[in-house]
Amino acid sequence: MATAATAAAVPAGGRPYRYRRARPRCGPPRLHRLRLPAAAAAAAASSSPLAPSTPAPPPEGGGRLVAELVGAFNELTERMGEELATSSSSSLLFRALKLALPALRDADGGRALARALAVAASLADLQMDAEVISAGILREALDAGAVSMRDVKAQIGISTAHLLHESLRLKHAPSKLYVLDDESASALRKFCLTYYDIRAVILELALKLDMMRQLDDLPKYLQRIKSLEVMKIYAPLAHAVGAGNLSLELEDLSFRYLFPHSYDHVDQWLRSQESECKALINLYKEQLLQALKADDELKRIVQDISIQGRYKSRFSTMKKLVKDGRKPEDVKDILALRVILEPRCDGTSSDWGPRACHRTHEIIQALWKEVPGRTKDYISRPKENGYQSLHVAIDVSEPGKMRPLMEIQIRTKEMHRFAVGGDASHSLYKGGLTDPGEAKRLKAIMLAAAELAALRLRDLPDSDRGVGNCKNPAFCQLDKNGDGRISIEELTEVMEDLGAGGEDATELMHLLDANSDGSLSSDEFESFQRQIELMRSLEDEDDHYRKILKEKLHTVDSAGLIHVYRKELGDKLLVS
Ligand SMILES: Nc1nc2c(ncn2[C@@H]2O[C@H](COP(=O)(O)OP(=O)(O)OP(=O)(O)O)[C@@H](O)[C@H]2O)c(=O)[nH]1
Ligand SMILES: Nc1ncnc2c1ncn2[C@@H]1O[C@H](COP(=O)(O)OP(=O)(O)OP(=O)(O)O)[C@@H](O)[C@H]1O
Ligand SMILES: [Ca+2]
Ligand SMILES: [Ca+2]
Repeated sequence: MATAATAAAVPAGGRPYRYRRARPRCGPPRLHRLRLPAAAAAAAASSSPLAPSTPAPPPEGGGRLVAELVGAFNELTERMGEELATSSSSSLLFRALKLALPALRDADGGRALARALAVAASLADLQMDAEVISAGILREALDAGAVSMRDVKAQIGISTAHLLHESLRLKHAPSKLYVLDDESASALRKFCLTYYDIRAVILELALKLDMMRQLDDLPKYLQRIKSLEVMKIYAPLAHAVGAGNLSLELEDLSFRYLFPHSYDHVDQWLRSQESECKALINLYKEQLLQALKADDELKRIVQDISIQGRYKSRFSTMKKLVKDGRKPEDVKDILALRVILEPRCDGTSSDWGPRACHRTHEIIQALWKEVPGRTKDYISRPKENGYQSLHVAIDVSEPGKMRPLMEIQIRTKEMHRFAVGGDASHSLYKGGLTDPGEAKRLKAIMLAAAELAALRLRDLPDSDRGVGNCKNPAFCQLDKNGDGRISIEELTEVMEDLGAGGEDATELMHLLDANSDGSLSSDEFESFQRQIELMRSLEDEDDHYRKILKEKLHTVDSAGLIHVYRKELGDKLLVS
């Protein structure tokens, strides 16, 4: 591949992770591209908020390795959030990146590294700890034979090595024989959850998501086998462990490869109205929030109100359409809102929760057109499994503009907690688990594993020079002796770890050391980071414009019709 390897992957529920390889080691240098940020910054210096204060050209050669390391590190720690990115976690992540980057950057035309970082981003978005994220980065390097388990143990630590060991065992668990039969698939899912470290299961799920995003590269028969495996084993597993968004994306991707024609119909229908419906969801959400907050009765009995919105996934829509042959206009939850109310705790009356929900229902009735006969009050009459919520369907069509219905679920925070994690949990509802005890047990194991990891990665007051002092985690990783400056020795060490020579370190120092005092202050390092960010944002913009242009230049048939699906097809797809 002659140009920079650029991988964009949309992690479940998160923004896309984009790994950009600065410059391939072989092939023609991309000078015009490398110069672009500085030139663009100079041209737009007065107007663009992206313009860096120092429009120096970005570093070449070995310096690019450090830029890649710092760029990837910053992106991942940002995704993890402050609470998870303690200094021990940051240090672990930094070591994993330092080991993986040189091992992977030339593998598979740069794509191996892009994959490793996309997996790491998915795990960070799922709020996994640094051990799991590091294992995610290194798994690709292990598979490629570029690092050994011994390297991982010595340089990263025993816990990450253990996770990798478990994930490798898991990788070999399924076989075609299991997947083709629903009972075996169900047994295998249980086996995975019982016998393997649950964090390794989540790592495996992130790896599967990445594999599914790259499926176009495989021959057709392999695409189908892998998709079937994902549909029967991994997507329900993701539901079962509560990784909801990840499971939806896994389902949609496997649906696309297993039933391309059906997928096209659903996709076209949903896509044709997607941006309008999503805008509508946001608008309704805002309107409703304002109306609820302004209501005197709610003010008296409720202390917090939140509203979530969602547009239905491809596979979930398809299942409904084929389940009982209903028409698209009868699927009542293509657009959806969920109101979660927290009653005041000083309430003397125990029915403030239900009252708040019913009051919310009245406010919705006053605002919009409720579809008669579609309301379900599981608050007055809870479902057998204890699920409580009030569901209404709203007609959001306008004269001359038919739209799918909008479902609004109304519940208290406590009811919501039960719907997510209790006996009526979503993992049971959708994850193919039948035993409430099992869902609770899984949750307990997962929490215990996460707690243990948090304990291991907790920063002791006197360790690592203290978390509070480190305003710039990437700088602190490079400033090994903690004297507040990056010396040439410190820079050389990291560059050698990355596979570059000492002369590259001198060159980079020369480029970044604005006051020529022979070391880098945090200010000098920050302007280097701003350059890295600028390069990344320019490519994001390019991607954004490319998508808009692609859509504008290829007009899609907006009247895509859903055909009637056979019931058997729907039944076959339902997870046992
Ligand atoms: N967590 C959880 N969610 C539930 C449960 N039952 C229903 N829901 C949620 O409520 C939605 C609507 O449920 P109902 O109002 O009972 O509608 P339905 O009869 O299933 O009809 P359709 O949604 O049209 O298939 C579901 O799509 C879920 O989002 C449950 O037992 N547990
Ligand atoms: N009304 C809603 N408002 C906001 N989020 C919702 C709403 N209904 C479902 N969700 C969430 O959307 C995600 C996908 O749910 P999806 O629509 O596929 O299934 P479901 O509504 O739970 O079940 P079903 O397939 O029976 O409709 C889940 O995380 C679910 O909790
Ligand atoms: Ca130093
Ligand atoms: Ca200096």
